[in-house]
Amino acid sequence: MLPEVEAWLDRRTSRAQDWDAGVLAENKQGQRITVVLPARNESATVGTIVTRIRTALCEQVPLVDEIVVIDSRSTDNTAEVAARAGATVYHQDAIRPDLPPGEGKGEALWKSLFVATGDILVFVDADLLSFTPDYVTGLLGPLITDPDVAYVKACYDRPLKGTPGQTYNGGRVTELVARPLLNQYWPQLAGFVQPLSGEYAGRADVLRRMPFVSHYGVELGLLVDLLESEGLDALAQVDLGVREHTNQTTPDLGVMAAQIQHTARSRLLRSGRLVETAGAATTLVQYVRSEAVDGAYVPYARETAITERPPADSLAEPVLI
Ligand SMILES: O=c1ccn([C@@H]2O[C@H](COP(=O)(O)OP(=O)(O)O)[C@@H](O)[C@H]2O)c(=O)[nH]1
Ligand SMILES: O=C(O)[C@@H](COP(=O)(O)O)O[C@H]1O[C@H](CO)[C@@H](O)[C@H](O)[C@H]1O
Repeated sequence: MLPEVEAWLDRRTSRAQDWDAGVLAENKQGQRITVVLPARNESATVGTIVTRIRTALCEQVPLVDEIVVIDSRSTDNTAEVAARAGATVYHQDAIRPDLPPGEGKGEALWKSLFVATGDILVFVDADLLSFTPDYVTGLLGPLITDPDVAYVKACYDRPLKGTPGQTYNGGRVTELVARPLLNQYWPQLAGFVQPLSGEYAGRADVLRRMPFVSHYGVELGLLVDLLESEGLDALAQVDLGVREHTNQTTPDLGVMAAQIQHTARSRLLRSGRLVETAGAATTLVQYVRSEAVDGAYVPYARETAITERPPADSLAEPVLI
């Protein structure tokens, strides 16, 4: 590990229990705080998460000023459940309809930049099964107390749903794709225990200067780009203990892995560290065994291309007529 990363680990790693919501509320010095939940078909969990944030961190302690749910083309009643729990809900495609629509989680997060009013934004996945308000408090701690910190990632044990105590079987794409890639090409980021964690917080003015990769490339893209633009010492991580969420299937994570690989490739090409004689294919062929008598394997193709939204600040506000 690079010596600067060892020093960073010591200086920029804290724990959720190091931060008290009441003390942070007293010290936020007028900074507005918005919690943003990107949600696609999360009606089973989004209401509980929003209710816990609202009750503990809006009503009991005035730390969070706004809870925003970005309904990311849900086909269930996510929006209704989130609104009933007290969130302000926006439909992803209803934000900046003057722009061509974008895709995936990265689009939902980028669109939140146009509606969230906070000076600090906290992003929380809406499929969490283990959410507690100290997830938010922990992420806010370094940002409220240290002006030199611009972005904070969660870290935690990640047991697959239903396997409590099996600390390391979750975070499959992290362990098999993202961590190896980051150690190979961005070793300054090797100190992040969970580089793909879906819980993170940042200063809105910094995030509005960043491009957002579509789909599941958004977390790796932000981490690499923030390292480049803000420097390692502006980044931090907070240990939130354990995180359980609704896990995707392994084939679906194959698509995510490809999107993350495309994201890393885009950054290597952009920086001139990678020169290609031919581009990378974006079609991922996967297989299922046929249910027919012969039980032969049947291929099916998944698209894994990523796109990228420009920094929100680079777009002129729409002309309201
Ligand atoms: O197109 C999408 C895909 C995902 N999500 C949300 O992003 C979060 C993380 O997505 P997911 O749970 O699918 O990823 P995983 O945690 O399994 O890697 C969840 O709140 C999803 O509802 C979203 O808003 N739009
Ligand atoms: O870290 C990972 O490997 C993936 C999948 O986690 P699991 O294997 O289902 O625990 O989950 C994360 O990655 C996504 C891509 O960055 C994020 O969007 C998710 O929020 C995060 O859960």
